[in-house]
This record gives sequence, C-alpha cells and structure tokens, in this order.
Amino acid sequence: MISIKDLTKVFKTKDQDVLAVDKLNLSIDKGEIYGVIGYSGAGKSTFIRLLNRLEEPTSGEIELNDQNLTGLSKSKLRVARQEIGMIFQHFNLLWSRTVFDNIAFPLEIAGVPKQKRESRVNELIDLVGLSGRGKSYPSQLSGGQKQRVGIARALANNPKVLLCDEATSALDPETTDSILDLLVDINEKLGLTIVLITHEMHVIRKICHRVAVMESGKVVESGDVLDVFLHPKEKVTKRFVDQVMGDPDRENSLDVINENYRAGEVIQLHFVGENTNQALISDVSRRFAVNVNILHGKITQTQKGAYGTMLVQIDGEETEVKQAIAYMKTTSVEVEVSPDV
Ligand SMILES: Nc1ncnc2c1ncn2[C@@H]1O[C@H](COP(=O)(O)OP(=O)(O)OP(=O)(O)O)[C@@H](O)[C@H]1O
Repeated sequence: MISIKDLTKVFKTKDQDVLAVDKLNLSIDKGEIYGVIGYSGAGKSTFIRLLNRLEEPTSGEIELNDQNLTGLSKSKLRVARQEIGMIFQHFNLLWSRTVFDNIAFPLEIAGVPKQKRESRVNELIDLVGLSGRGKSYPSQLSGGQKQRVGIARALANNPKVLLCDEATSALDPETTDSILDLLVDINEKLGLTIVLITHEMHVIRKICHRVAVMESGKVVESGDVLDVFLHPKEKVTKRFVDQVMGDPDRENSLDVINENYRAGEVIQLHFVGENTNQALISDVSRRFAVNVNILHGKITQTQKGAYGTMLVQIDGEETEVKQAIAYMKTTSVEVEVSPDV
C-alpha cells in the first residue's frame, strides 16, 4: 500500500546541513496501524510530513497504491493528497469556525455541493462521537473533543491513509486512551490504513499492529509489535519496552532480590499470552525437583494479544535447576538468566 524507498531529507541551514531522514525504507500494508517511535530529534515529524509532501524529500521515493508521490506535479499532488488525511498534536483547527464548519472545510475545498456536504459532516460528527456539538467553537471543547474534530476533518474526503503526528501527546492519559480507541474503531470500520508517530510506547502497545523504531533518521528496528516486545534487539528499543513494562523500582527490587535470593537462579521470563507463564511454572514444578518463587511480574495488552514479563527464582539442586532452565528454554517462553541489575 505504502512503499518508501531510500527516503532522505537534508535540511540546509546557514550553519550546517542536517540529515533528518536518512535513506529510510519501509513498507506499510493496507488496513494496518503502523507506528513509528523514536526520541526527540530522531526524525519522526520530518518523516511523516514527507509522506504527504508537506516537506519535500531530498531524495528517495514514496509510493501510495502504486502511484509515485515523489514525482507528482503540484496539481496532481493536490488530488493525490485527498487520499491522505492528517491529524496533529495541537489539532490545527480553525478557531473562528464551528465544529461543523471545520469539518466541512476540506469538503468546500474539494468542491462538494452544500447538501452533500451537510450530510457528510453530520455523518462524521456521529462517527467521532461529537453528536450535538456541531455548533460549538473549538475554544468551547476539551482537548479530546478538539482531536475528534481533527479526526472528522481528516476523514472528510474518504482518505485511504490517516497520518497521525503525535496526535495524543497533548492529552491526559484517559483522553489519550479514548482517542486511541476511536482510531482503532475507524481503522476497523473503514479499513483505513493508519501511520502514526509517537514517543510513547503505550500508544504503540495499545493500537499498533507493527512498529518501526527510529534513531538518527534511520529505522533501526521494525516488526510486529508483540515480536518487538518479546525480542527487542536495539538498546533504544529496550528502553521503549521498559516504558511500558519497566517498574520504576525495578533496579532497587533487583538489588534486593539479588541480596535476598542467593540460592538457585533468578531468571526473567518473557511470554506472549495470558496463561503461558502459569502453565510453564506448574509444568516445571512437576517435572523437576525445584521450587519456583515468583518475585515480580507484569502483563500488558497489545493489539495482537497479551505480553508479559516475570521474574522468578528457581531453587533446588544445581543440576535440577540447570535442567529446569534448559527445559524452559525449549518452550515458547523467552528465558533470560541473571537479568541485568
Ligand atoms: N525546518 C528545519 N530546518 C532545519 N532542521 C530541521 C528542521 N526540521 C527539523 N530539523 C532537524 O531535523 C532533525 C529531526 O527533527 P524532527 O522534528 O523530524 O525529529 P522528531 O523525532 O520529530 O523530534 P520531536 O519529537 O522533538 O519533534 C532534528 O535534528 C531537527 O533539528
């Protein structure tokens, strides 16, 4: 659906050239929610703005449904852009227009006749859960409601792709969740492809099917969200996974654990599925003469199912402990022996 090849953006400033996006390659499937995560300065905003040519690429190609966006003239680009909606961190609404008129704006530009416009806007207002608020002005709305207007406006011309530029970063956690639920809802109802950028792993965890991790303008790691949670390869990815799974007291607790549980081995299990770990622990206790003590654990839900980590102490005769760990490693549960403190 979207194919990005060697996409590069260099900003030329007075003092220096800044390589914001560096030969980035990515392929995004129709109907998926694709998240791009990275710390500040990684190049995420530049990347997403390149996708609809709000920013002109220095080199590389972007294909949307086999149409090369990078080669299009201004007039053809205007038409192609109707396939791509976008929402922003600070909503970018027109403050002097009502909710209804904000949503109608792109339809006016596209030359949709008044009557059709009205029914489409009303449909969109219902879709995003703003029924009865059509006559309100943006200043009379909460942050979450403003973003709902942004979403309705972005969907007005029936785009195939929705780009989300840190769409929930200005919202509190509860409102963030309600906007993320709305994005999943429209992804499922309309089969809309969503590309989002964020610095919050919670957003990736909650709604994305796949994720790419960006650092210094490049994608350093990508894959299915659950896979990335289960096998993060890069240091930066591990830090993002820790945003969701990490316990603020983990370091202290590991110190204490290492002090207090000197016998046997302390291991960390990473697993997919709610019950996988319980099944494994009872299985191991039955098969081997060991005690399994659960020290700490956390399970979180992703779009593709549950992911969890658990810290356990395996205690018993050395050979039994070794055999138990060797057995655990043959299962679908990922085993990390002597996790870092
Ligand atoms: N218009 C510009 N002119 C010059 N340099 C720019 C411009 N826009 C972005 N950059 C630089 O490009 C790099 C990537 O910035 P970008 O805003 O894309 O990162 P980001 O991951 O979105 O970070 P943030 O979340 O802080 O916006 C940074 O070094 C930034 O200073």
